[in-house]
Amino acid sequence: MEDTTTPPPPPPQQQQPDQQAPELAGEKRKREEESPAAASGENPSMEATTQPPPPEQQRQETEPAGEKRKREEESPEAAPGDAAPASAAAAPATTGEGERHPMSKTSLCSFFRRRGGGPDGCNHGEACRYAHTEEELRPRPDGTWDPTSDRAKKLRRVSEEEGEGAAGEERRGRWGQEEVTFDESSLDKCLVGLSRHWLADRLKSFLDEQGISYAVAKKKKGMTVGFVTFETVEQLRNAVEVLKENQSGGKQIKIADANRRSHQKLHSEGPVSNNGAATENSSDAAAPADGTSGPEAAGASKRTVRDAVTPLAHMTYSDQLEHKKSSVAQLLKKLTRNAKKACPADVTLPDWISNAKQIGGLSCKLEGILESPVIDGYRNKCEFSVGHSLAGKKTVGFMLGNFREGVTAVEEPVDCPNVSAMSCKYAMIFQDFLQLSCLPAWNRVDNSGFWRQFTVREGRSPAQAVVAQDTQTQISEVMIIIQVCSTGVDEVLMKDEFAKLSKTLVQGAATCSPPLPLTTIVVQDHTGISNVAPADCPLIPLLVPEVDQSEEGAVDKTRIHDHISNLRFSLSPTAFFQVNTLAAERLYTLAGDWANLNSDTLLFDVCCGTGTIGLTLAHRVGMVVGIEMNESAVVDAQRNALINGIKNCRFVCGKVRLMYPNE
Ligand SMILES: C[S@@+](CC[C@H](N)C(=O)[O-])C[C@H]1O[C@@H](n2cnc3c(N)ncnc32)[C@H](O)[C@@H]1O
Repeated sequence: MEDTTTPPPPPPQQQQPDQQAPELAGEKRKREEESPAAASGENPSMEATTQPPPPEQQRQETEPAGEKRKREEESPEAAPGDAAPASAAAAPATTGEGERHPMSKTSLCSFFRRRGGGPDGCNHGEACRYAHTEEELRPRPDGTWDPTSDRAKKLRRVSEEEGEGAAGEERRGRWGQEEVTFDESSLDKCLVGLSRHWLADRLKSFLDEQGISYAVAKKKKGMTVGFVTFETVEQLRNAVEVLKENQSGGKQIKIADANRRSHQKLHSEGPVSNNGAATENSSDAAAPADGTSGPEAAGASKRTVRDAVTPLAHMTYSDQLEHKKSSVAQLLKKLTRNAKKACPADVTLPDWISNAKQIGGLSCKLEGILESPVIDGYRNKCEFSVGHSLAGKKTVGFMLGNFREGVTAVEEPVDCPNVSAMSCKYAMIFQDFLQLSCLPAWNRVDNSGFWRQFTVREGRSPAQAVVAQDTQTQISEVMIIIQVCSTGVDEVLMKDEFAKLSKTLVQGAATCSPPLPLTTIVVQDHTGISNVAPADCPLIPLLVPEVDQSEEGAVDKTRIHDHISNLRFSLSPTAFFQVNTLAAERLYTLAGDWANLNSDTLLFDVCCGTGTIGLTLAHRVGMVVGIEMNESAVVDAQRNALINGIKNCRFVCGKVRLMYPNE
């Protein structure tokens, strides 16, 4: 959402905190931070004179104002390890028995860092538990570095440059990709930690520079993983040794096991050509004829499609809600910390930041996660990838992992609780068609192929939409979008394939029991390499819905309808619509209740999509103005106002930031 939702901090003169004893705004803040009692109006000095302050208070009193805040902020993510440093600035580096404290010198001393040594800085000298220089700093027991250190910052920068977030690191660790097997029969390996800007040639020259011999090396831009096939175990051992000693750009490149897909294992038993593909002598019926072979990062085979698509599915629903609540809480805390950091020292913190402590550091009260009215099969839009499974079969389903980590295998949507049964049936009809198609499935390694993606969008009928249980019987309209890449494909051949596909889908839907609804089929021609197709990709209608003449403004166009709060929504292929219709209904109603709407309200529906929020709340306000940059979504929104007889809404096409340049 745009920043229009964030109120600007009030001007400092309106915030003068203490009229009787004027002080700088920043001073009061420091005082409040150091002593919660002061903030609540109590006299902190009373306690100090009657009894010795507890160690934490002693530290607060001796520590320069703002230091505590700094400490907390600078190591937020290191909560367990940081508990010791935050409360023990004066603690000795050794324990009573003379042993080194496990956290000794694992954090930089903030006194020293800010003021240097001597009486003005840290006067604990050698006895200080914190490092006084970067050189003195040691890694923490878990192998990580103090996040404020130069070393950690550099590592973070490198990691960001490589396009790898913490999530990627965690995933790689969890999948154990950095395990290497030294075995004649498994000489296909991944190189993990490469620059995503490298292409195969750069990888090859890197290997040559390092004196690493190999048979085949493959690397695609965008991936941080490359694939190398060695000829012998000795070559592999040498590579592991060399990489252990050498770093590239400060970053360790490691070797991990890779999986050859089963058809490739068969090939590798026969002769292998220069480019790593099996030679003509091999006879594997499962091998794709379109050259889409490629090894996978080893983690792929250890995951199921259920793990990849619904990683929380192993938990009970109530545990999932708790898990989400705690993720949101972490985000709200981070928001508070970052906003506090960004606030200049001479500006009084806004209430939501200064009061955050009272609610556990959150930027606002977190009520919890509302349950969805429907839990299984709720998605009204499923985007299936097209590719090859680990077994080498042309498959319509979901990728087993992250492309950047070297995973490209696509597996059938088995046991994915959020996917509707109807979408899976359509995916299987299309998958059967692919086995016979003369055009190739998409290959993510070299961005070639024709069939790229298969999307099923479902529309629910109004009367049943309120009954949450049997999701499949509520689906009355279906739109199928097939994404292809037409580059270099003969037009006549392509049209012929489209005609066959259209027939297959119509027949497949009709012969299901009960028959599946099928309203419209459209092809999206996406010739770019990015995963996300731009909104203006050409659309080719294959099956156009019959025009409902009762509908005002009806045009002969590919669209389906869904319903929220008894309003009918017309949806074009690329327009956004909340994927869980019944949950969206609940969300919008709640948003309306919280917004305290009345007939004088002018409601701005910012990033309005097809106008769902504004239109469902229109009867509770004076006027709605919706802003949306996707042109066809704006047309949908205008049409939706029309077909629902809503007259107090205007929808404007454009980027929000450009419409409010000064906000
Ligand atoms: C997640 S959808 C939400 C749509 C709608 N509010 C709803 O709940 O159905 C976000 C929408 O914002 C639009 N959008 C994203 N960035 C935008 C921007 N800078 N200006 C205008 N619209 C934008 C997208 O095209 C998309 O339709």
